[in-house]
Amino acid sequence: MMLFGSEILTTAQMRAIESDAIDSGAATGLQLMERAGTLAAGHIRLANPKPGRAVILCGPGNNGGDGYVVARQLHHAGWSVRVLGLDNMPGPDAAHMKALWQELGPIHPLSDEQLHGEAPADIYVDAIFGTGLTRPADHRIMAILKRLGSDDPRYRDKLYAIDCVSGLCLDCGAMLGWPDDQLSRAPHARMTIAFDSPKPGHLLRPGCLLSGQVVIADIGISAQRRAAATQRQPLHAIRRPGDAAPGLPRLLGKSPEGHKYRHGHAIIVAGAAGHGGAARLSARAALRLGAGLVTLCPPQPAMPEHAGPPDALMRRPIDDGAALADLLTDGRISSICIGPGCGINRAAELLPTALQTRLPCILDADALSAIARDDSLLAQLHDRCVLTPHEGEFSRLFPDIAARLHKAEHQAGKTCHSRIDATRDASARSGAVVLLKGPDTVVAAPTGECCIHSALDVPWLATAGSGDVLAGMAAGLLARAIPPFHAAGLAALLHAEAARQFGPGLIADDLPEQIPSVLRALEV
Ligand SMILES: NC(=O)C1=CN([C@@H]2O[C@H](COP(=O)(O)OP(=O)(O)OC[C@H]3O[C@@H](n4cnc5c(N)ncnc54)[C@H](OP(=O)(O)O)[C@@H]3O)[C@@H](O)[C@H]2O)[C@H](O)CC1
Ligand SMILES: [K+]
Repeated sequence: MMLFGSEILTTAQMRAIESDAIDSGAATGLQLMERAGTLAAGHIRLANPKPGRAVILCGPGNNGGDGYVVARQLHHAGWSVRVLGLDNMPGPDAAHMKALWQELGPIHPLSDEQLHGEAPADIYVDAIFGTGLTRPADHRIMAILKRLGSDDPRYRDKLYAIDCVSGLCLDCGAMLGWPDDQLSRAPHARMTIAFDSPKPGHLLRPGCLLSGQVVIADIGISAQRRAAATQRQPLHAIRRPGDAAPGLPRLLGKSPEGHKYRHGHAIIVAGAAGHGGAARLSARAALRLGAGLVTLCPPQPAMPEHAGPPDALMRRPIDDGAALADLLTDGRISSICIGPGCGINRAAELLPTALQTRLPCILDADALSAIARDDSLLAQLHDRCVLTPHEGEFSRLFPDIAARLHKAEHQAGKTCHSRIDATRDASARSGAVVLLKGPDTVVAAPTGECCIHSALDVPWLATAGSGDVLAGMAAGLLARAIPPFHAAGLAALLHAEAARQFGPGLIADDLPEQIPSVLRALEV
């Protein structure tokens, strides 16, 4: 089942597909560059229907080649175009495009002094570096990038990036040469025109925060992309429910003849008295996502705390592993959620019983802390488990993998290790689905399947209890026999959509209540 939206390609995969297209005679490199530049100019013109003044910044390679095409196309469309470029000899395709531009106008030096000495323009086009960036930009290019990212109203909200904002590593989303505390001064594009497919760097932080609206231009290599699809580990982007496959409403809908047990039974383990709110949020979310039955399982002394609504929720005390094992003999139980408000010791006590059943399991919060301090629990995980760590929990669970995420090596021009690589590594090691939470959530399965869900537009999701709702949503979907990788990805998607629909002022309690409206909008 392929449920999620556009495929994401790494830069190496993109280069291989481009080579396939050229080697097979489907297109020449020159034709691809002409298409790339022409489509980019088209998107720029769509966003700016009235011709104005454009400054095009062209780098040393093929990204610069695209820039020369953009310059020519905007010129022919009636724009007043100034080109800033380097006095180097690029590859043959870019050299050809550079020469074509030189028949129309001059190339001025690519320097900050030149840029800032130009009369103010309506738009600036960043065609300095694209997928070929190998190291941080030198100080001369840095000066230009800092200018474009400055507060000066001459540049603000006028930047169009070809393939990416220069300096961005399209494989991991890092800005090479930019310390984290200076990223606010990096160039922020209004629009990025990317080719054929999004790249990880467009979707991972900080790249996703700098890329603006990412539009994908079809340069005519989709046949080669599809032909090579089986050689790649699947990696997809989901942003909105509309990006998911058309089968989504049917998957989330309920058949008219089904009774409650056809939709599964989720067990939500709760913790000691005074900590029950988190598990109740999870339980409410599991109910709202259509689990046929949901049972909340606190220890006996905490039962009175859960007497209130929702009345649809069942309660059953669970004091120890034996009681849980007894409950789980009911073959109709189809998912378990352990973690929210559970307490680390209680999670550690109950996990072996839950894992032994091999039932689909959501492990969040205190369950993750319990696993982090006991390797034997990590060894008991299986492919129907979904771990939902935030970055701190991820670092405690997989310290060596998290340490590789540190980008110092990459800044020095060595290979990068992205959130995607880290999540995939964690999934391969644990044998479980791993959902690494954040504004750029990554979900990976032990099969290598992976998806990224960006939710940059819903900052109100960063609120207490929001993760408990996410865990409950995933538990509800798992209870309904949705496979773990898809349950995790869909939970991230529907969770963000609920927040988006509710808008500012959101608290976690609002999220489950918003689910019916999200489902209605999907025509479930
Ligand atoms: N993939 C496609 O289907 C198409 C891609 N197009 C466009 O091409 C670029 C990729 O072009 P490429 O030439 O591979 O790379 P760049 O233009 O991004 O940069 C390469 C040159 O830049 C030099 N470089 C790299 N990093 C630095 C740096 N920090 N400072 C200075 N110079 C740097 C690099 O030099 P090396 O010394 O590292 O070799 C190259 O000279 C892609 O992004 C698209 O825009 C096509 O036009 C359409 C098809
Ligand atoms: K660029």
